[in-house]
Amino acid sequence: MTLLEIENLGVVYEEDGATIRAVDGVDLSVEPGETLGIVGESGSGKSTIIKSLIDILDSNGSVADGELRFKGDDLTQFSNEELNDRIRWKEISYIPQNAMASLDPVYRIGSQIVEVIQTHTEASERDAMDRAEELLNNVGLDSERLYDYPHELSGGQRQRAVIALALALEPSLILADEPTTGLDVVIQDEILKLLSEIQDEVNCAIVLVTHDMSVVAEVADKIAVMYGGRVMEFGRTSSVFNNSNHPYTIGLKNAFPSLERGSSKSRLVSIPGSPPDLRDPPMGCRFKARCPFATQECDSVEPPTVDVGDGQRAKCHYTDQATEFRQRGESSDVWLAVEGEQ
Ligand SMILES: Nc1ncnc2c1ncn2[C@@H]1O[C@H](COP(=O)(O)OP(=O)(O)OP(=O)(O)O)[C@@H](O)[C@H]1O
Repeated sequence: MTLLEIENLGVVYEEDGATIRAVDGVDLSVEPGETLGIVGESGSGKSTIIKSLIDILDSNGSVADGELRFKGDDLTQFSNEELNDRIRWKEISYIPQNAMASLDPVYRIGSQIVEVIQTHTEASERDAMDRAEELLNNVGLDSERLYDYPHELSGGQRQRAVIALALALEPSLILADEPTTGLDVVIQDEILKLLSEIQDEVNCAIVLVTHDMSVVAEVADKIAVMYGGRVMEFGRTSSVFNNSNHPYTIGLKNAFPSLERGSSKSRLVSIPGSPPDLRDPPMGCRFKARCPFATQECDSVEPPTVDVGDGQRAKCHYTDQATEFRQRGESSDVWLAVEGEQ
């Protein structure tokens, strides 16, 4: 059975009398034990998707449409108590953007893990402590770290402790929001490897949110490319990278040097311009203003989501021209010629 099916998800934030449609018509699925990478620029709605799953949106945010089916149950129908009793930590755990945000500075690491275990299970203090020690060892931390306060750990160690916490109740899904942001490159790599190893051992699925294409390339089985609250492209990692069907995916790849080894590209370039205003999203394609290949049709007609084979899909009018777009999109000049908007 598919572990998670997100169907037509719409999430809004109310701010200063305006409605921000942060996530709009999103369909995604995750199989047991699989890693889904959600990638896209800042503000594209990535964090909002994962926060809506366990209902930890900011208080001005709410799910306006859609279903979030987890093991067959629609999580949008669960009360806060039901989510606490049945879902949070036990089935779905969450690693936030900033490791410090999920560790309480005034409690020792061990006490925090023990508390999670004891709040959600019948385990005795001794058993919970043994389990906490085992968890720390599993994430490569010395047992002595149990008695440390968060500030006594390095950034990488703290992130390991947060991963230990997320694993405490053996969830079937871990939501990881930019788990390596702010860490140096070597530590980032270690943390990504750790996540993959853990996944092999405990066979949990991971939804990993990042703005970094090279991170998803390294760890994800499948990728969803988000732009302006919508999924622009979805599919197996190798297909999305090697057979990109959406101009946004093509442009995003250009910005990540590690993906371009051996490429004949003249130089790396970020896509000029900025994302659409989600208070008043543009008609037609949301990416049109920054797309070198946009036409009048893109201006007025919302693109369909086109199945391009092998489970890969792209939200573009011109998937039949994707081969040409990939070739032309290799040149940074093609991107720099577009003025962008907003
Ligand atoms: N509490 C809030 N109130 C109003 N708008 C919000 C709130 N939280 C997020 N947004 C808006 O919703 C949109 C999606 O934000 P979200 O944080 O999900 O994007 P993201 O892709 O995860 O970006 P980042 O990587 O910067 O976190 C953005 O336009 C953002 O400004």
